[in-house]
Amino acid sequence: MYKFEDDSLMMHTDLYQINMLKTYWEKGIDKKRAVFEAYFRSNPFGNGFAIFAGLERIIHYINRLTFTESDIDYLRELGLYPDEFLTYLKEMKFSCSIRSMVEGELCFANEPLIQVEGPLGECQLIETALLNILNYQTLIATKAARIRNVIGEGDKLSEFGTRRAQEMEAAIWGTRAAYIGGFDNTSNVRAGKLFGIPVSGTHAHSLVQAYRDEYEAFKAYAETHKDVVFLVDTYDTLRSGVPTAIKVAKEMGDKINFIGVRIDSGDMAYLSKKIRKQLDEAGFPDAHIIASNDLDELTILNLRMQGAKINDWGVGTKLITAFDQPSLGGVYKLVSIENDEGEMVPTMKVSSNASKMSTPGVKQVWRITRNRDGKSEGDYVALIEERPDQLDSLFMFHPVHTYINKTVKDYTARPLLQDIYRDGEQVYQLPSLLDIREYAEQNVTQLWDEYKRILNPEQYPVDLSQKLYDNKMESISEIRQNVKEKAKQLEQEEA
Ligand SMILES: Nc1ncnc2c1ncn2[C@@H]1O[C@H](COP(=O)(O)OP(=O)(O)OP(=O)(O)O)[C@@H](O)[C@H]1O
Ligand SMILES: O=P(O)(O)OC[C@H]1O[C@H](OP(=O)(O)OP(=O)(O)O)[C@H](O)[C@@H]1O
Ligand SMILES: O=C(O)c1cccnc1
Repeated sequence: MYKFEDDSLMMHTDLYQINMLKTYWEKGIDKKRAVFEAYFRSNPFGNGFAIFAGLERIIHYINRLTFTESDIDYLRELGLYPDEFLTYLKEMKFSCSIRSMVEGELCFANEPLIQVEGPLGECQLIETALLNILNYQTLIATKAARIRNVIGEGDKLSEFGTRRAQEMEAAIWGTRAAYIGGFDNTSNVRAGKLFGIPVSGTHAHSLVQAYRDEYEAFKAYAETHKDVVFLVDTYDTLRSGVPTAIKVAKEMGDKINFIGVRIDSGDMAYLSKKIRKQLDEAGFPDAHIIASNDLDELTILNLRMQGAKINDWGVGTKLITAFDQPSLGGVYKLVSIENDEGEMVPTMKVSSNASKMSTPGVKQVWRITRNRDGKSEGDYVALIEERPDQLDSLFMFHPVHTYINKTVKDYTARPLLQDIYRDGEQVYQLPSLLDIREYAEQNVTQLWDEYKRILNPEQYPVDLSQKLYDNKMESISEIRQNVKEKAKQLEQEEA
């Protein structure tokens, strides 16, 4: 099927990364020390926070990061690179240090999520895959958290998205991210097998159509399963679907565990209320009503508002494709580079668009919480050597509107970027998926409600330390001054 053997993820990168590496190598700066940081510029879906996901997959990727024979054969065939460079690639061994937030951590716009430090060439090479993974998984975990948020704790949330996902890998890792964000189970059996996510399933309209008769179909299904949910909307939900389900449930009695019915079309508020009445009157007050059909957090909220009697929710397309915002927009920027004297110097990208301006310097993100009740005060992004955890009071100010500020006392400062790799060696032990999911849930609980509402939430403070802020301002004026001088020089050369 493939032109070359698919035995590595090394080529899962943009050509320009390899092109830059060639420049760095030929010019002898590939081993210069560099630090890159990944972050996104605005919280997805207008949400008040995002849930970080993707680290496990990133570790999986990094641990297999070598150019295989087939990678080299392919690159040779491209005819872009000399043999010496290909030999250099073949011998390359990942030696960077990586600090990262852990999965299930709440994260916000404009704070580093992952930091990669090491030889410039290596740091550069992994940009594409890192962003590919974290952008998608963080997006889906966040979408899932929004859906969980409107549903609350009681109802079951099932992930149904595989058939509509952007191909197979997205279905699998999206399902895992959805589980982290608060879904209870998935219809995807492979995700169950690989990650231990609970699986669940009802049946489709085709089962009813195959028997061409609802009674025959339900009966057959009930005779071949213990736990039973009937899909009741193939012909006429209220006049035939539900009455037939009730009839079969009564006939089968204790032989089955009649979980309930699923509806997949029509006015689900109206139908669910009527169905609830039918089930209750038939003596099945505990039978659940499960709804699916293009659901998302807004439809669910609306159905709730209408008093819909739905207990469980199946959500597919709009979750797995992040329907209303298909990309997180995370970026990976160089923040520090070794100069000719061997010192690390901060670097930034200046832009006329303020939101595209990166913050120079190697950072740590500190989550500041009040000791009184454990509630969050905001995040404090500081230079890596700063220790806000050792101060008695912390001055926090808005990174743009600096007159918005506060002094926090009696607080705990928790560093969010943890050591994952040191000089190429993995030092972080992956937690279980269930622990990650519980960690995310606990983090969401600790957040003020104002940041949690799904519409127009308050902006969670992500502040810069005074040093970081001053460095940024200094870098901006230095760069501006440099540009001015260079422009003048160019003008003079032309004249
Ligand atoms: N009471 C309701 N209030 C708001 N939205 C609803 C309500 N009932 C259903 N919906 C939503 O309205 C949309 C209806 O979509 P659509 O017209 O495709 O479905 P349908 O005609 O009922 O069924 P089918 O999928 O078989 O075409 C779905 O997104 C569904 O979740
Ligand atoms: O609507 P989603 O959130 O994506 O959930 C998954 C959908 O997949 C199934 O439908 P099916 O593939 O039979 O399509 P249909 O219901 O749209 O006809 C199921 O009945 C849900 O409607
Ligand atoms: O189990 C279900 O009901 C299911 C699974 C996938 C997609 N739609 C429905």
